[in-house]
Amino acid sequence: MKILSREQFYEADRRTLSAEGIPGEALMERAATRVFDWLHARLEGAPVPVFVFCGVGNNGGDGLVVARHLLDHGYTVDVFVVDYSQARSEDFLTNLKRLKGRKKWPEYLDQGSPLPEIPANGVIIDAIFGIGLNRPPDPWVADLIRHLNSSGAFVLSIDMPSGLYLHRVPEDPSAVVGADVLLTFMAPKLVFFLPQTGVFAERWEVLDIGQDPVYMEEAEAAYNLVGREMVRTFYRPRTKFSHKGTYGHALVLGGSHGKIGAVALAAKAALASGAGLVTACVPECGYVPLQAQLPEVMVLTTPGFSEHTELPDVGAAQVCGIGMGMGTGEPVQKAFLAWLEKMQTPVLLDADALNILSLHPADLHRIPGGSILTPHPGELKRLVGPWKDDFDKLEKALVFAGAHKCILVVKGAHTMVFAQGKGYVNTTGNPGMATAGSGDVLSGMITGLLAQGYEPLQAALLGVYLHGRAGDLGASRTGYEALTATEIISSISQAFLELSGPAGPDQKHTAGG
Ligand SMILES: NC(=O)C1=CN([C@@H]2O[C@H](COP(=O)(O)OP(=O)(O)OC[C@H]3O[C@@H](n4cnc5c(N)ncnc54)[C@H](OP(=O)(O)O)[C@@H]3O)[C@@H](O)[C@H]2O)[C@H](O)CC1
Ligand SMILES: [K+]
Repeated sequence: MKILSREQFYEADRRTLSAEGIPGEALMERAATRVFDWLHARLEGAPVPVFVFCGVGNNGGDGLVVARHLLDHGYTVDVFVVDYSQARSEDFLTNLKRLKGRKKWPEYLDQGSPLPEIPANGVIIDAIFGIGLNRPPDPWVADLIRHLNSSGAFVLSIDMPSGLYLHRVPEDPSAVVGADVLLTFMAPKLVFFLPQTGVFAERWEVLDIGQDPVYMEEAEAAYNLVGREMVRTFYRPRTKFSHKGTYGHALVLGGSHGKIGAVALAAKAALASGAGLVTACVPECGYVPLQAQLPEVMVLTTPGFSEHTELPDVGAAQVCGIGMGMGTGEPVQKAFLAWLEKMQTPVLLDADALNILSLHPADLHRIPGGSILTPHPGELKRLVGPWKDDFDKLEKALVFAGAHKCILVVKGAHTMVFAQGKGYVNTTGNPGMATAGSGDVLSGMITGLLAQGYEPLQAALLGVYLHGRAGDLGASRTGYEALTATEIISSISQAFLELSGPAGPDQKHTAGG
């Protein structure tokens, strides 16, 4: 699914109107009726007081349409026009007239107005600003928003939580409506997925408003959602006449005294993701524990006892994942940089491999083109430097991926993949996955997919999707707190089964939260 920009939303609007030969108010009617239908299906005529706050643009127009339908269905409705500008949109005015035709006269709020009383059992429809917000709300509008937030009433925001920009972080987070539910039109917005802005709309749903399918197909989105629908386009189920050689040989290099478990998790995850053969390469201290716990994995050791002092030529393995639990001591740094210099094909670099590169920025050119880097935010900061806010972070990640011709997988609540000037936002996963070893599992999974011949970008996308899905399936049994990396590995099988079979009941990527 595409994440559109502001210009693309407006263009989708125009294209829909011209393709259907309808006026703007007809599309507004259709969009806002979907919002009304959603609410009516849940309220079922309950006698709760509904307070509709409308701006004076098209988002406000949507609010007026919802208010009219609520009145027509017998709800108790108070309508407020938040009069922040003299420039009313045409479709707002059309719907204001229609509302007045129902003998409903809204109350106008401006700078001097007292704040309306809202009981905690009420429902607020927030239609003050939509995607048109382009500057901070006036102080009195910010006060009104804070008042709505503190009312305790249930808040349904239309299209955007008012006060939230589409493309930047709000100057004053207290002046953004905190939506209990956000019903957004046509496509999700990038802000829903970023930590600083996603908090205003943790529960959202996309409403299809019959937008022009031709435009939606052809629009080139800078960001895309990674969901089941997307990864199924390149997932390759196994074929009958294949053998283990068909599925490649993955080499996982890492580990140090006390951190052999990181390699064990990655190697196990590579196997569970379908690699035909897996070799783990660890310092001597890791030999016995790995051999004892992973009978399917071949173990190779390097001369150092507690850390790598040199790293082997890759040999028969086709694909390498390196860095988990490896340490960053001087000998490891030297061994790793020398090893990287010799690598010609894409590798997966994780954890300490990234930390070593951050210590040696002049050696970043040694990363083979098409390699996959999987930093968590701390590792990313060491690689690209600090960022001002979440949008700056995206920009820096895109620039880094472009400059080093690599695929950057930035781990987080919504893991994001950056490659070739584009961003991909993962939709699977949950807070239980913020647990020791979860990243090692992801690295192992992606390495296992690379070994099977997936293109690096596909391996990264399929890996983050399956990893998150395995985490969701695991957490459905354990809850968030008890979810462990081992449990995530155990759930990879079910994530694959769902990919080739029917979707899980909770797999809808037109909703979040
Ligand atoms: N296809 C769709 O998605 C549909 C969307 N609809 C709805 O339309 C809005 C977008 O409507 P728009 O009128 O463009 O914008 P807003 O309603 O969000 O804002 C109105 C104007 O307010 C001005 N503005 C911006 N920031 C501020 C501020 N801080 N203080 C005061 N005024 C502000 C700005 O105009 P300027 O000329 O003053 O810059 C805005 O244009 C979308 O979100 C949907 O809800 C349609 O209903 C149908 C289909
Ligand atoms: K809104």
